[in-house]
Amino acid sequence: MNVYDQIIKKSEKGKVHMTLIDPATSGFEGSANIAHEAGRAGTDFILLGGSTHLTIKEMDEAALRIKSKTELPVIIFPGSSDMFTKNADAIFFMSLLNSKDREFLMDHQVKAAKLVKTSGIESIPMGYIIFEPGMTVGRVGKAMLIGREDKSLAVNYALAAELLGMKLVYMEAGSGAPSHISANVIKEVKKYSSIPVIVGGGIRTPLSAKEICNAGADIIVTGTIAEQAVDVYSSLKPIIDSIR
Ligand SMILES: CC(C)=CCC/C(C)=C/CC/C(C)=C/CC/C(C)=C/COP(=O)(O)OP(=O)(O)O
Ligand SMILES: O=P(O)(O)OC[C@@H](O)CO
Ligand SMILES: [Mg+2]
Repeated sequence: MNVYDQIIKKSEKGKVHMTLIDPATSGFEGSANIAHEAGRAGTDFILLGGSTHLTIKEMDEAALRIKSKTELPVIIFPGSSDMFTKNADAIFFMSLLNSKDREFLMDHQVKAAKLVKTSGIESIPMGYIIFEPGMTVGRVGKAMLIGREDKSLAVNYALAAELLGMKLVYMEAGSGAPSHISANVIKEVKKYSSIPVIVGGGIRTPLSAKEICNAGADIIVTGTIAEQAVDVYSSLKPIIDSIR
């Protein structure tokens, strides 16, 4: 079964958890270890990427090392057109819909298109939208940040993604954000959206994971908690358990 169908199948049965691993932060060995421990704790998918630029060679190595330690599907979450590897299972072919810079709207996608298509890797079209405070990815991606409680703008962006044919929409507060996006905004988006909604950025407690899922998020992403943990398994397990 392809990766997108696996995501859909899991999201129909319950909430999905994805672990974001950034080799620029965790190193190859650390990345492989996080993948292994996150798998033990019950995560469903590994996202590989970050806002720091990595070469294809580094991405190749990171994906290989991760796949040697886990059977979980590895999905590229690219920060640029170079962040690609054939060693992953799929790529989020994403556009940062609220960027004011065409680089993140369409230029990276144009640069990477032929390589992605000819590699045979599964491509999953995704709309990526960034909310306040946005953190590094908000600055790097030149995002016109959506206000914390701006339900109406959030709904319009999420629906624009869907009507453009994107298969997922990712609502991001920024990695390491002091607080995750608002539950009211998630609820409003879920009233209208027919594609799975991913929420990430600033989720670090079981309580907030639960609040986001109860508001309607289909998929949650955590990165920083595992990156900073001494014991990755023990830091992730309660969060993943709380959404099951
Ligand atoms: C589809 C292709 C080939 C490229 C898309 C390129 C786009 C649209 C990028 C969006 C902007 C961007 C820089 C995204 C990075 C997303 C990401 C992986 C964020 C997570 O990384 P963080 O954890 O925030 O990174 P740091 O920890 O380095 O801040
Ligand atoms: O690092 P955290 O805050 O968990 O955020 C994860 C992800 O949404 C970043 O793209
Ligand atoms: Mg990070």
